[in-house]
Amino acid sequence: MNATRQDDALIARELYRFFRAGEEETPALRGVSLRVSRGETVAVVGPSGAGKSTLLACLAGLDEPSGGEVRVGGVRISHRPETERARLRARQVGVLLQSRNLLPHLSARDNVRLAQSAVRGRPAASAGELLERVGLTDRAHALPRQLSGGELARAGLAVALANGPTVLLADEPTGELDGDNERLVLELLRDRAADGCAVLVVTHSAQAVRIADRVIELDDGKVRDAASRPKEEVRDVTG
Ligand SMILES: Nc1ncnc2c1ncn2[C@@H]1O[C@H](COP(=O)(O)OP(=O)(O)OP(=O)(O)O)[C@@H](O)[C@H]1O
Repeated sequence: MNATRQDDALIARELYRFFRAGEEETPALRGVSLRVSRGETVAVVGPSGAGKSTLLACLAGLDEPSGGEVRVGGVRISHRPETERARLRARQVGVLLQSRNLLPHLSARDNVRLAQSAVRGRPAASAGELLERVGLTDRAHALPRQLSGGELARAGLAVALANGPTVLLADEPTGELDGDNERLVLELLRDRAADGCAVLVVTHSAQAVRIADRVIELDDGKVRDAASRPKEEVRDVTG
């Protein structure tokens, strides 16, 4: 894991994350290493409590690993002050979380515009174009509470894409969606990868595993079998 390949947009080396509560210590990550290349879609699967959300938060620079490092586009995002992590994230990383990433008092369009405000220069796509891409042109002025579950997920994706990220990280992006919305969101993720983005999706969805180029199985804070495997070899991982 030492050489850095040029197309590696996301690298995690030996990530550890311990949570302490009094005397108790929970090891959520125990030496997780991975790489995601530009143009690649990777699904992270594993049982509840395996460490998937913790991993995604560390990769996004939303949480600090207790040990190891994360690099985005060759730049270390871990073990830096929160303001620097936030700056790197705003410029290079799109994050779609289970809790969604929309501010409640802003319309869908203003949420996208806010996410674009951290971008240097002109954003590659306007807020209107991003909302059109996710099929929400008609709902651009709606507040998050006025959107359905499927619309919320799609608006969240437009926000995650607002900065034209080189790395897109999504935690259960299709969790509560019906078949049509799930297909649409997964197609949009695939499109981003086709455009050269590195896409990593934490998921329980068999459909999401199917669209991935590679699957990484987490179990008890570790990658199973030390290396990720082609998805054809992963049996019954989606629960
Ligand atoms: N803030 C926290 N404080 C203490 N323990 C935590 C915290 N966050 C996560 N954990 C613990 O770390 C472990 C990994 O949790 P994590 O949420 O990453 O798992 P997961 O694989 O995403 O699970 P799920 O599929 O249920 O969302 C669990 O044992 C969890 O209880």
